[in-house]
Amino acid sequence: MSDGGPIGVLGAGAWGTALANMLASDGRDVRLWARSADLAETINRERRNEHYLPDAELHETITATGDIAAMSECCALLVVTPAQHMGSVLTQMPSFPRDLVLCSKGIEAATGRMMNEVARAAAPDSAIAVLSGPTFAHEVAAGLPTAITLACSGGEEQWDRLAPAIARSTFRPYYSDDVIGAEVAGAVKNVLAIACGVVNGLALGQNARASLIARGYAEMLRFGEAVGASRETLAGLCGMGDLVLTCTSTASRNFALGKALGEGQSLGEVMHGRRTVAEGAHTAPILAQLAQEKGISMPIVRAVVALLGGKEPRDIVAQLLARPLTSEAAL
Ligand SMILES: NC(=O)C1=CN([C@@H]2O[C@H](COP(=O)(O)OP(=O)(O)OC[C@H]3O[C@@H](n4cnc5c(N)ncnc54)[C@H](OP(=O)(O)O)[C@@H]3O)[C@@H](O)[C@H]2O)C=CC1
Ligand SMILES: O=C(CO)COP(=O)(O)O
Repeated sequence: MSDGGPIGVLGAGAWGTALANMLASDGRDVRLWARSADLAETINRERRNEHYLPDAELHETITATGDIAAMSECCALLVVTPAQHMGSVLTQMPSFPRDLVLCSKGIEAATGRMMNEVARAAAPDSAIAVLSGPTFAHEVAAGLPTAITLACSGGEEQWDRLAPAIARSTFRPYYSDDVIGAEVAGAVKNVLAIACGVVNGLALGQNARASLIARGYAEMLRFGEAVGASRETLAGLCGMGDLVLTCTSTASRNFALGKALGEGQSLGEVMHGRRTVAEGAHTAPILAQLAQEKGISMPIVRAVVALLGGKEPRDIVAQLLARPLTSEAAL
């Protein structure tokens, strides 16, 4: 672990706040950056993030700040902004700790960059790791048992620094060196969770949902292998684990978005006045584009793009079902 300073968490949405609370659960000092100085002040005063995680009482050793420069002093930094804003937030930091642990799940829509590419461009001297798995924020904040992939670009040496800083009695990271695999898994599963929500919203049954998870996983494997992810990673916590979690629960914002669309609401209606992020909606179009450029078949991802574009959910399902019969192993 890098010497000195608190552990930093960049982003005080639900996940950043939950991670901060988990890290502070053993009395360690944690510095939490909120974009809004008012929210930082309220968190320090009330020991609660009323906007994003209202039910969790936050440990005393968390100090929230609206001063992003103060995050440069942290011994390591967990980056927990929405994927589309990671680049703009990181470029506001004057300097960086040795280790950046990326916790956002998505692909940068404007450029097609994965989060590690965004972070490397901003902080070329830092070592990048990715923390991703089946982890609803409210459960982690409540101290419920959680296992997660910690993929370290710096290999076991970086793991030896980070694992003791991140692991707690109920929060259990597993080592990987497959950064791209962990990133693909988290980005793709959010899109698939929207599709599974639609199945739920249209009341198409549990068989359909299980089929969609399995065929969606096949899409994740095809895309992942094309960009250098290992199958093992995609079968693990950050891949299959997170797919199962978010494709089966209305606690997932992505699943809930798909469900609302399946029930007949428009995207505008669902997103109106909403503070929280549904990453799959931002990632789906760029993922479909990247897949097309690479010649990778991702019909479920394309269906989600059509849905977000306003196409009738029942028509999209009918089109998916009408495709030619093929081998389960077809590429
Ligand atoms: N919630 C969860 O259970 C999990 C989430 N994640 C991932 O963590 C990442 C963050 O999600 P989460 O914490 O849930 O976020 P939330 O949906 O809880 O909150 C949205 C966050 O985005 C911030 N934000 C909005 N606009 C901007 C902007 N222009 N620049 C910078 N920040 C902005 C908000 O700050 P402000 O209040 O200032 O607008 C707020 O902190 C996502 O990639 C998500 O996929 C991963 C695992 C679990
Ligand atoms: O990534 C998550 C759990 O692992 C959270 O999923 P949602 O963003 O869909 O709520």
